[in-house]
This record gives sequence, C-alpha cells and structure tokens, in this order.
Amino acid sequence: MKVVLVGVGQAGGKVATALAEFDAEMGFDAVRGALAVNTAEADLRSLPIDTLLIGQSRVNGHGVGGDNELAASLMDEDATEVLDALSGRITAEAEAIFVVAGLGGGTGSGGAPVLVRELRRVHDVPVYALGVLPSREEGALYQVNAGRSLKTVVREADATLLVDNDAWRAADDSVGSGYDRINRKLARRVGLVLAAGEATGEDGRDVPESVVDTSEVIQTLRAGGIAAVGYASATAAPEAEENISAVMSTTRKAVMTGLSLPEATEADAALLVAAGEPDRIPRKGVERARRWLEEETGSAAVRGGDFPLSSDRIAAIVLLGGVERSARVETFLERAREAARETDELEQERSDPAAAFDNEDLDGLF
Ligand SMILES: Nc1nc2c(ncn2[C@@H]2O[C@H](COP(=O)(O)OP(=O)(O)OP(=O)(O)O)[C@@H](O)[C@H]2O)c(=O)[nH]1
Repeated sequence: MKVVLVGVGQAGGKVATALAEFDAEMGFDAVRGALAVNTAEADLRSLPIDTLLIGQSRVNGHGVGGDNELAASLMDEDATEVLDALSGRITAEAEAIFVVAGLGGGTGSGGAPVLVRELRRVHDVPVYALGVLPSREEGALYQVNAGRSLKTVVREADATLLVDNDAWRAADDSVGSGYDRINRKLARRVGLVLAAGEATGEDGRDVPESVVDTSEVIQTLRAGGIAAVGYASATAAPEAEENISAVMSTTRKAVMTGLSLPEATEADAALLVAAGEPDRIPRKGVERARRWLEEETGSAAVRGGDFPLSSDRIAAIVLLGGVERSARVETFLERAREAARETDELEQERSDPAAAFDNEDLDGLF
C-alpha cells in the first residue's frame, strides 16, 4: 500500500519518522511521503522528515501544553496550509493517508481528528488514523484527552489503528525511556502491514496468487472503527512442511500476546499475512492458522496472503478490523471516563460497550 504519513504532535512526528526509516531500511518503498506537523517548534527541530509549524500566530511556536481543544482550533485555522504542504506529496499513486498521533497529549490529540476530517474532504483515498493510547501509568489529563480524541477520530477516520503504549513496552522500560524501543517495534509491525501488497515478483515474474494484495488491507480496514495489529516471528526450517506448526504458533502469539491493543480479539474482519521465504511458507499451515483466526476473532471475513521476504525467519502479521466492541477498548474508555470524573468533566456513565461511541459519556472534541 503506497501511503503518505502525517505525524501530528511530538509522538506523531517521531512515530512517522520511525515508520519512514523502517520502510527505507527495508527498501519497501511503501512510504511515499512523510510530514511532521506541530505547534511546538522545538519538537520539530530534530526530525529528519519534512516539517510544518502551525498555530504560530497564537502560540508562537511554544506548543499547546496539553490543551487539545486549543490544538483542534489551531489545526482548524491552519488546515489549508497543511493541506497545501501535503498536496505535492499526495500524488495519484498514493493509496491511503495515515495521520499519526499520540492521543494523550495536546497537539496530536486535538489536531489529528481535525486534520483527518479535512483530508477526507479533499482526497478520495482512505484516510486512516494511527493513534497511540497513553500508558495506564500516565496522568488523568492524558487519559481524558485520549478518550475524547479517540471518540472523535474514530468518527472522522476511515479506520483508526490503535497502539496502546503499554502493549509493547518491555517490563523494565519506564514510559519515557521506552519510547524509542516502542517506536521501533511499532514501525516494524505497522510498517509490514503498509508494505504488504508492495511485494513484486522476482526478476519481473508475475506475483504468485498467494501474495497478499493492498486491497486486502483496505478491505480489512473497511469495517471502520478501531483496528489493531499483531506480530510474532520464529526461526523457519528450510522446508515448508516443517513450518506448519511455526505458522500456527506465531499466529496465536501475534494475537494472544503480540497485539497493539492487548486482548482486542473480537473483530469484524481480519487479515493474516505470512511473511518469509516463499519456499518455506506452508500452505497447509496458513490455512489452519486462518481457520483458528476465524474462531478466535468471531469474524467470518478472514483474509490471508503471503509477504515474500528474504529471511531465515517466518512471521505472522495479523490485522484486525472493527475491534471496538472488545473488552480492551471498553477498559480504556472506562479509564478515560474515570479520569474525566476525577477532573469533574463527567455527569453520567453507561455500560454498553458497543454504544460507547454514540453516547455522551465522554465528550467528543467537536
Ligand atoms: N509510542 C510513543 N508514544 C509517545 C512518544 N512521545 C510521546 N508519547 C505519548 O504521547 C502522549 C503525549 O503526546 P505528545 O505527542 O508528546 O504531545 P503533543 O501532541 O506534542 O502535545 P503538546 O506537547 O501538548 O503540544 C503521551 O501519552 C505519551 O505517552 C513516542 O515517541 N512514542
């Protein structure tokens, strides 16, 4: 899938950079452009990708200090500038746009939903959000901001791929010190999803039918709402038949312990990508893993395909679409509501998880 990335806020800029770097290192060429947008000049300075400062007339390059409503209004005012900066990058070959942001801060949290809305108004390709949820150890403001931002961005985007900052954090990482490591893991996992479908036949030969196509990624995300990605890998034996159980166990691991949104296994749609040396990927193993995924997610729409990579490992990449009914999402929203109650922003609470995005428990941003 040929994509253009727009990072909003500090986390957005860093994660977009990590994705662009991974894509370049691997030579996939799925990332066709990357721009970082921020209200804080200092956060843009160290980034190697293109940057754009917004809200200058009102915050003078000093950021919004966690105020996501202010950020939403600054993005609204400067949206034309951002769209202009992107217009040269979003060429006819772009198949999707990803707006990347940490949902718990100010600039990304408030700016991303507005930018998604504006991009959808002017571009025909799907506009997805890639949102980072704050760790449970972060304070009430982060949780409330993320809850409100999530509610709004899910409504505006074609789909919102969520990564929980607690998901891929090593046990000994503190929230801050672990960012680089989290960003690298995130870049590999999401980067492989983006690159799936970019595989070309060796020496100009036709791409085998079993190879995953970009449209399968888009179809899986078509369910809308919230999406999650899972990943696991194992050493591959030289013969395909010897790897049947490796495909099965990596698929299970990707879902049970490797998801970007832990335990969000109830899904409307799923895609299983088996990555590795084509000769080592067992058809029987992939079929078996797909059936298991169908049962585990309760989804009748489980797609599958290979991602040819020269590697002595075999990896399972699982993309789940429409996971917003999962207990994990409700747990986060409850955390955000609890934080909102603490900060005196909430009057009532409801318990139906599926209705969580329609009710007024947590105000949207706009
Ligand atoms: N995964 C990841 N999360 C990050 C990173 N930096 C910050 N975060 C998370 O993002 C949230 C804060 O968002 P930031 O992007 O730092 O804030 P901002 O959008 O720039 O907003 P302001 O600083 O208020 O203008 C918190 O929940 C952090 O845990 C990062 O590099 N990687």
